Amino acid sequence: MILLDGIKTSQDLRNEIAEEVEHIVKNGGKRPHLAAVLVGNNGASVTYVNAKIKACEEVGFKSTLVKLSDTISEGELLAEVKKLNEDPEIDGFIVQLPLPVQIDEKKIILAIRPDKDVDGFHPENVGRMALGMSGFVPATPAGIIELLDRYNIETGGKHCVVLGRSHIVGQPIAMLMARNTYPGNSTVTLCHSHTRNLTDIIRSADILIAAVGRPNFVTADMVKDGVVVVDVGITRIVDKTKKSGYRIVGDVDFNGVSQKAAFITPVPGGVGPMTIVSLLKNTLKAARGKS
Ligand SMILES: Nc1nc(=O)c2c([nH]1)NC[C@@H]1CN(c3ccc(C(=O)N[C@@H](CCC(=O)O)C(=O)O)cc3)C=[N+]21
Repeated sequence: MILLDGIKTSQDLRNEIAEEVEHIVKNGGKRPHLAAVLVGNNGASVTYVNAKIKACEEVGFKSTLVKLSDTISEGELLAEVKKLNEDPEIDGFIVQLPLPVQIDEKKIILAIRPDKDVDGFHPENVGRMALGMSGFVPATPAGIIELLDRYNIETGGKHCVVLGRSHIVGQPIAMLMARNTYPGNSTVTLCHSHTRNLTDIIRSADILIAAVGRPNFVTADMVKDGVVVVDVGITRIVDKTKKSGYRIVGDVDFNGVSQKAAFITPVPGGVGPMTIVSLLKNTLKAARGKS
């Protein structure tokens, strides 16, 4: 079994991005500038946003953290989005999800300027991806594609089974794995809560991408020998022995499944760090787009 090491791969990519930033600055250009909007102080969201801001610093980007109260109205948040849309200093920005119940996420995403939408959530970018046009690809699927690429994982003609049809992971990664390019050209099966004979389908997977948010959902008895496993799950489980008070559990029973897999991502240290570096890549692209 070979580990698909998201920490090492993302570090390599960060070094490449940092080099490129220095090149831009040396030639009189401006440092890419990412803004992140954080509404409320939900534990996981704070952790992820802080990791994004820290990653920006590491590669030499500018960053701005916009912290807002979780009692903010939809109108007030739309006004913040408008400010960032119109701020020439900001190359790209994200609004960390999930948002409080009084806010319609779709309305917020629609309000973001597509050329600053480094999350790739705006319908224009979703449509561009579907049509194979240039645009922003969401960070988690982009990170998975990059990881498969860096490990030279064969994907052409393979059966890729995706578990979960969310708009930010399952649906876009299914689309990308079916594209007529490398990594891609897979025969994709997109599974969800209504799928019948799920175990049989999973057992026929050459590549399995699990994004259902159910800890240890995929067990060793469900996969075939030599499978390539990408675990997108990041469920927090209370663990008093940890300094943080929790540990992170993937959708895949790593101890069992890694006995049969040819390649597998660990959790943590797999898809998560690749997500963050993909956001950096999108921000660099947004900054370049204007020059
Ligand atoms: N607008 C928006 N854009 C997002 O990209 C977005 C979002 N909302 N909402 C939530 C999800 C989740 N997400 C992660 C980012 C990094 C790690 C990550 O770095 N994980 C580490 C562990 C971090 C930890 O300690 O919790 C790892 O897997 O090794 C995980 C998950 C981005 N998301």
